[in-house]
Amino acid sequence: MLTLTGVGKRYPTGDRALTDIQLSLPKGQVMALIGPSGAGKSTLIRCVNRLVEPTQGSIRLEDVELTKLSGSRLRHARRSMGMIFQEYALVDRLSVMENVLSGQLGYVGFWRSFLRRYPQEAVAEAFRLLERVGLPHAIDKRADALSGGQRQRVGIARALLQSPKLLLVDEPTASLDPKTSRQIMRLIRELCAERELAAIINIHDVALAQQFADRIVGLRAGEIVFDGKPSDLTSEMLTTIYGEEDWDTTPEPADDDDEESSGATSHVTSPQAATAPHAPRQNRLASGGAQ
Ligand SMILES: Nc1ncnc2c1ncn2[C@@H]1O[C@H](COP(=O)(O)OP(=O)(O)OP(=O)(O)O)[C@@H](O)[C@H]1O
Repeated sequence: MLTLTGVGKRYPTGDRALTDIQLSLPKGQVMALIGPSGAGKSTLIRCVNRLVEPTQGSIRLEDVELTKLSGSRLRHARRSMGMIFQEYALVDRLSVMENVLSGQLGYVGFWRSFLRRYPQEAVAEAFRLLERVGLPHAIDKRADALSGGQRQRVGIARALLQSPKLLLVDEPTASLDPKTSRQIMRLIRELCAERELAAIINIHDVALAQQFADRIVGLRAGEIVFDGKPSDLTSEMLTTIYGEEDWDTTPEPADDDDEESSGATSHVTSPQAATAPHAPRQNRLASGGAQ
């Protein structure tokens, strides 16, 4: 479905962000992309939708070579890639329905969407999608009146309205609480299964990646150093990806009555409990032109 062959990226500054990336994603597969800050995760996702120009290699979506496209053919190809962002990228003053319908922008043309005249079938599909993502009651609300989790659901419905073949998802849970994060990851996973959609999810939370992805790819310094099942992501592999750390231990909760125990002892947890840093960051998928 999506095939990257020998993809490399060197920024004009001289930074080499990706080296010889080989990746093949079948229909319906949910792939989590993990790795430390600066490993190249955003660059990889942005190379696929061509917000960043790869400097080497080939990226094929079905039978289309994405690296060769420009102008209207590139715009057309981008419609088949739905994007979901950490900061949701909604228009605050517009309603939920209008935000979802903006997913049609690539189809209906600027003036028609500017005048907010969307085809009847797009409106009907937007209703169906809002029902599916659990927001049928919020259609007329302004986007800025929603919680983070609800905003992300709108973002998901908007991405699906363009009937994509592939979802590119940038830190979808970075601004959400743990329960809402799980609900959003579960929703993305279910929707991918229902629609045979492939997804690449850039995510810092290793435990969430393990629970909800079919496959995990670990990047380190621009190279793939792990590509396997979530259950194969051992402590040793986490060290390969992130560097040396005691992944199997967590501090015993501090006991106020017993000073000696605080910080001095630890208990063993499963590698699944290991969670890498989880900090919100600027939404760079949404911004700017190709670099
Ligand atoms: N616009 C740019 N110009 C020059 N170098 C860049 C640019 N964007 C990223 N880089 C460099 O490319 C490398 C990979 O960065 P990238 O943002 O893709 O990593 P990341 O894994 O997404 O990091 P994070 O998890 O912190 O978002 C880093 O060395 C970074 O400094």
